[in-house]
Amino acid sequence: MKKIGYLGPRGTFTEIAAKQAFPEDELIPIRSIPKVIDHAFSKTIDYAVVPIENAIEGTVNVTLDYLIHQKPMPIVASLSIGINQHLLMSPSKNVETYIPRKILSHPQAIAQCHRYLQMHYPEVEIEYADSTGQAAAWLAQHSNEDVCVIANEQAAKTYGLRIAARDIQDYDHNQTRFVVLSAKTQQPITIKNARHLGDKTSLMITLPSDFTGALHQVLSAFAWRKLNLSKIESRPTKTGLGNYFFIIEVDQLMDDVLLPGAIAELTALGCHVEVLGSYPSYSDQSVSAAIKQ
Ligand SMILES: O=C(O)C(=O)C[C@]1(C(=O)O)C=C[C@@H](O)C=C1
Repeated sequence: MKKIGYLGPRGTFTEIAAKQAFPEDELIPIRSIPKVIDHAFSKTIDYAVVPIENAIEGTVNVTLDYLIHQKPMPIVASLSIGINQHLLMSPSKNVETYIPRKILSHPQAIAQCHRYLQMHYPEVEIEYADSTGQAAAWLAQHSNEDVCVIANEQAAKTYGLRIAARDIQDYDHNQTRFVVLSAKTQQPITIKNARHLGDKTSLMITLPSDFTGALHQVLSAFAWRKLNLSKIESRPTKTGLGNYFFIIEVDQLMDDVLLPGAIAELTALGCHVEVLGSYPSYSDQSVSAAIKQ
């Protein structure tokens, strides 16, 4: 049985993703994203599961930055799951009349429900927690406090909280993509019971200096080889204002010819290229649901 670290405590969205990816292994909740990554890096766990990107809010910067700048490790799979946020309250409060003094949740969850909160609770104080599960666990232990939390249905069940309002995220098709990381193996993992969307190779590319047409040249190394890109994003190098590198996702696994050729061409241009992982990409959506679309 493998040891799987995930952003805990029980009842987080990351737990749902970790359970789907590793239904038969030992799941270990860890309090923060950097700590999950630290455990994988020091090999006290076999795999880490952490969120990397949300359909409404974009990149989970803490994951990407910590992975790149502090503890580099290969991505061995990615899994997207549907995200439904609910407003949870203590069962002792009256759903019809209760107005909390404060709403507590993870910053991504708060941001995903921004419009709802503005419309229904414009005056209520917002406070951030390390995860939606942690917010729910706190409320369960402080049921007399005048607080509601935003979390998922599993958290409501785990911590005995009442769902005051369902599906309060601002957009229906809310999804978060999680990555599976390992310092022990680069071998991609297969996730059964999930839909295989395709394969990806993620690259981190630092340009030599700010010269005219640099990004164009980088992109053309992929374009003329007909390597399809599904994402390009710039992130600060943290070495000074205006210094950026690019994260590029190519829609295929590392091969023997095309991707090594593109990387060699970029290196010859003076770029620094690192492979962040070459891995299968999955979605929790069932195959039959996908066919119906
Ligand atoms: O707080 C949780 O439940 C998490 O698993 C973290 C997280 C995130 O960081 O994006 C995961 C999915 C949702 O987008 C909201 C929060």
